[in-house]
This record gives sequence, structure tokens and C-alpha cells, in this order.
Amino acid sequence: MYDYAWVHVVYTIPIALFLSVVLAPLLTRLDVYKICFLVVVAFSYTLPWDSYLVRNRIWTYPSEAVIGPTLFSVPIEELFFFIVQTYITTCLHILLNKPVLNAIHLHNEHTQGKFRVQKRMGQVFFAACFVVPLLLPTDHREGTYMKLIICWVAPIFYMLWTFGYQLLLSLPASKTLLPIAVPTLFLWVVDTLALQRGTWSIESGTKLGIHVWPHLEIEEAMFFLVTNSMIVMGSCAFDNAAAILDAFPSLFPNVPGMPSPLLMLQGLFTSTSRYDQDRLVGLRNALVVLSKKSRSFYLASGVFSGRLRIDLILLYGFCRVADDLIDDAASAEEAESWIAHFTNFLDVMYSSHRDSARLEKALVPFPPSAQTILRLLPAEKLPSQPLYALLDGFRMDLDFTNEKSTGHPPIQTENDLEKYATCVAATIGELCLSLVYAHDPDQHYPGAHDNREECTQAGINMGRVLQYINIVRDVKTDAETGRCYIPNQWLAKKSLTPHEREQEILDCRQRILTGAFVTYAANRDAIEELPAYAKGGIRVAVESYVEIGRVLRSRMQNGQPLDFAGGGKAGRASVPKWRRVWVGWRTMAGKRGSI
Ligand SMILES: CC(C)=CCC/C(C)=C/CC/C(C)=C/CC/C(C)=C/[C@@H]1[C@@H](COP(=O)(O)OP(=O)(O)O)[C@]1(C)CC/C=C(\C)CC/C=C(\C)CCC=C(C)C
Repeated sequence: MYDYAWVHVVYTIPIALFLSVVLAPLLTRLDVYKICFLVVVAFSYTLPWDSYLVRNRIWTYPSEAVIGPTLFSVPIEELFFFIVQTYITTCLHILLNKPVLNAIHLHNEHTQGKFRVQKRMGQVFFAACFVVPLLLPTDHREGTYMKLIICWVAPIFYMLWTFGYQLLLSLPASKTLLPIAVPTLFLWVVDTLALQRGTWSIESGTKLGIHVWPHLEIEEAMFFLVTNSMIVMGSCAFDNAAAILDAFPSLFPNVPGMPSPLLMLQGLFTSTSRYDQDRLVGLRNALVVLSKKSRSFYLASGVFSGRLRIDLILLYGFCRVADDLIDDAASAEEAESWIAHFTNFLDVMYSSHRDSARLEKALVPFPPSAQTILRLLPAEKLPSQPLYALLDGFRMDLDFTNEKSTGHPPIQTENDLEKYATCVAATIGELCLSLVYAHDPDQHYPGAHDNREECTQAGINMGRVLQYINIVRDVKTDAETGRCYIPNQWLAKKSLTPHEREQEILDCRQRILTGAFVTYAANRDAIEELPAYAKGGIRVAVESYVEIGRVLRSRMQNGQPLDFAGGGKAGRASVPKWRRVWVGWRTMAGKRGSI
């Protein structure tokens, strides 16, 4: 009785609910738009075909297995299947692709011809899939269902391949084949059980009679494989369109939070020869820098989307390139010259008569890979003052090199520490928030940015918090490079035994960390006042770093050593990957860690 409904109650609905719970905190508006779009398209395309199958008795349902209501002869349970299968497969695809920045998988085919060849090969294959079954003799009734499946999907495959081949060819199998394979296998098992129980059946004259395994007809296996492939290819084509719109502001200056299908088609029909290859290379390089240098911000970048995500990665790239070139300089003179090059670069970027010749000249001193990143700095959305202040912060670091000659540690007082943290990190908070406000899709609503000033001040304070945590974490590795950010005034001048000195340093670390948590507690609520589209991401960026502080605090409380390798760089406390992912997810779900 009502066997088909039970298939949903027992198998499909629990999986759909599970995926909804896992994905809900990470969903963006664009994800919701995509799910709805694909469900509507899949439903509309499958209904007439399914109705044809049922009316021609290729597919039948015993009357006692279904509840009764139908649409164009298709039982309501079957209609629900179109929706729930599309929902499950799309959710899985979205989940697995959260860490992916699709824009870096776009290619200008002028420079990479192999994609053009592969695109054509795919198109020929799918066109053949459509034509060949039509040419086969019509008296072979046993092949009817298989033919109907292939002819039904081939034109859609052709179109989706044409729209999404770049992503389909570039993404790893875990992002494309896995979201096809997992639901397909699952549905094969469900289908086997349903065919076994007689919940639905394929009429004997219209099937080939081949079984993948007992009770699973090859047509059924094929049906679930191709429908899941269509869903994943559809999802990739959608992502491809969004990636094109996001990646090239010069081609698409204004992209709304939810672009219309027409605008997306415009993106898909843009010739790849118009893709800005320099931008793609620079973006790829910036992402490599981010993934190698900061596991916290790399994780956090995955929960931002669209142009904000791209610009945050580019900003990180700029900051990291600057920090590394200045930090790794062989001498104080070389470091000074890098600061001068960066100052000149900013002067050109922010000059009222910026032209590409001047920009190229300003970039000459930098290594080629750094040049690709620097030229993409989204200066028009960033105030210049924090960027110059960041360079001032790096200049303060140089004073550690001069310390040997002056005998005067640069961080003397708590004020010096605050000034340093303001330069290198409060600035970053301000810059990140400038991007958040610049890209806000809701900025045109009245009052949307009324509390911008308060939020920016909180962001500035939060930047300092992260820097204090960074300092507490890196005391040992900084000491190895001759740097000590603990205010010199806090340290006893008399000589101490190594054990006493160690205890003194531990007390100082505790003092900085306690101060950091006080400021964190006072400012974290401001995150909830940020534009809706970005507050989850900002929460994750902040929380995943503050979690390092929590690990340090708990180790201090338990008398455990602070300078250990928790999966990170040797000598530095870090948060294990599983804990970072858990913190990220929990934070997106609105839960925050302890104060
Ligand atoms: C998600 C994403 C890609 C974010 C990018 C954030 C960004 C642009 C960071 C710049 C990092 C950087 C290299 C700066 C140079 C100076 C420096 C070293 C600062 C320290 C950062 C640590 O980065 P690092 O690469 O060393 O990371 P690891 O420790 O190796 O993992 C700092 C600690 C500063 C970081 C400060 C911020 C990100 C600002 C935080 C404030 C906000 C996001 C605003 C919060 C808003 C409210 C309303 C409270």
C-alpha cells in the first residue's frame, strides 16, 4: 500500500533533510537561486517525457502502489521524485564545490587552444548520441526505452556541455564526478528495492533485458546516471555563468546579487577570447599564495562569494606579497627599498592620472608572479590611507634590525604595541570592510549603511585583536628572527634564571591574550550589523583566527606548552583542520565560540 510514497519517506526525504541541515548555514542567495532554477527546469523538461512513457505503458505503476493524484498521467510521487532528486544532487554539488573559486578555472582559448578542441569533441559526441539512435531500425522494440532515454538527454547534454565545458574539464573529479556517482549509486539501490517490490516496473517488450545487478535493469541504471549527470552539468553551467560575470568587471561592470537568466546567458555567450588572461593568471597566483600562507583565511575565503571573495583574495595577495618581500629581505637596506617600491606603487595606483605605462613602470622592480597579483589590487574600492599605514607597520618591523646598533627594542610600551597592531592589522579590518560595503548588493536600500562608521571602528579593533593573537602565538618563532613584540617595559630588567624568564614571557603572553579577548568581546556583536551577504563570512574569518587564541588560552590554563605543531608550521600553535572546518560551519550557523 502506498509503496511509492514510502520510498520517499524512507529514502529520499531523510537524505534531502540531512543535506539541508548541513548546507543551510553555507547557502548563499545565489545557491538558493540555482537550486530553484534547476528544480524548475528539471521538472519542466522531465514531465512531458515521463508522461509519454507512462501513457505508452513503457513504465507502469500498480494502482495500489501510488496514492492516486496525477498530472498528465504522472503520479504525484513521481513528480516529487523529479524535485527531490534534483534537490539532493544539486545540494551535494554545491557542498563539494564550496571551497572552489570557479573563476580560476576559466581560460582564454586564444592562449589555451586545447579547450577548443575538447569542446568540439564533446559537442560531436553528444550530437551523435542524439542522431544515431534515430537512425537505428524502428522494429527493435526492446531498445525503445533506452533509445528514448538517450534521445531525451543528448540535446540537453550538448547544451550544458557547451555552457560548462571549461569547469567540467578543469575541476577535479571530486567536484564533478563524485556528486554524480554518489546519488546515482544511492538511487540504483533505491530503484533495485522498488523494482523488486513492484513499486514501479518497465514493461517487458520495451527493455533490453540486461541487468546491472539482480533486479536493476540497465535502462533504470542509465536513467539515474544521465539525470544526475544533467543536474551536475546544469549546476556547473550555472557556476560557469556566475564565474564569468564575477571575474571580469571590465566586461560586466554591474552584476546584481542574483543575476537574471538573460545576463547569465550573456556571460555564457561571451567569447572566451575576451577573457582577461592577465586577470585570470593574477587571481590564480593570489589564490595559491592564500592557500599556502594562511589556512585560516583560506578556509574563510570559501564562505564568501562573488566579487567580494575575489577582491578579498586579491587584497590578501597584496598584503602577503608585501609582508614577505620586506620580511625576507637580506638586509635592512633591501627591505627599505621594497618599502619604497610599494610606496611608489601605491602612489601610482592612487594618483589622479593613473595610466598603464606608469603602472607597468612601478611594477618593474617586483618579481613576475608578484606583479600579476599587485596589478589587480582593487584600489578603486579601497581607501589608500590604511595601505600606506600597513607599510608604516612593516617599517616598524625594520627597527628590529636596527635594534642591534641602537640597543633599543622598538616595542617599548603598550602604546607601541597598539600602534604596531594598528598599522599591520587594524588597517586590514578597515580594508576588508571597505570591500564588504563596496560590493553590498543591498546598498541601495535606504539606511543600508547607516551604521557603517561604528562597524568600521569595530572592524579596526578586531584587526588589532587578531594581531595580538598572532603575536602571542608567534613569540617563539619571532624570537628566532630577533623580534619581540612584548613591550620591553613589561620585562624585568634584572637578570632572571631561564625558568623565571620563561614564566615571565608566559605571563606577558597571557596578558596580551586576555586584553585581546576583552576587545574581541566588546566588538564581535558589530559583525551582526554588517551587510547580510557578508556577515557570515566575516564571522568565519574572525572566529577561525580567534580559535587559535582559544587553543592558546586553554593550553595556558592547562599548563601545556604553547609552542607546538598542531598540524601547522613547526613551533606555532594552530587549530587542526577538522576543528577549523567545524568552527567555520558552526560559525556560519550563527554559533560563536567562548569569550
Ligand atoms: C577571507 C579572506 C581571504 C580574508 C583576507 C584578509 C586579509 C586581507 C588578510 C591580510 C593578511 C596579511 C598578510 C596582512 C599583512 C600583515 C599581517 C601579517 C597581519 C596579520 C594577519 C595574519 O595573516 P597571516 O597570513 O600571517 O595568517 P596566518 O597567521 O599565517 O594564518 C593578521 C593577524 C591581521 C589579520 C587581520 C584581519 C583579517 C582583520 C580582521 C577584521 C575583520 C575581518 C573585520 C571584522 C569586522 C567587525 C565588524 C568586527
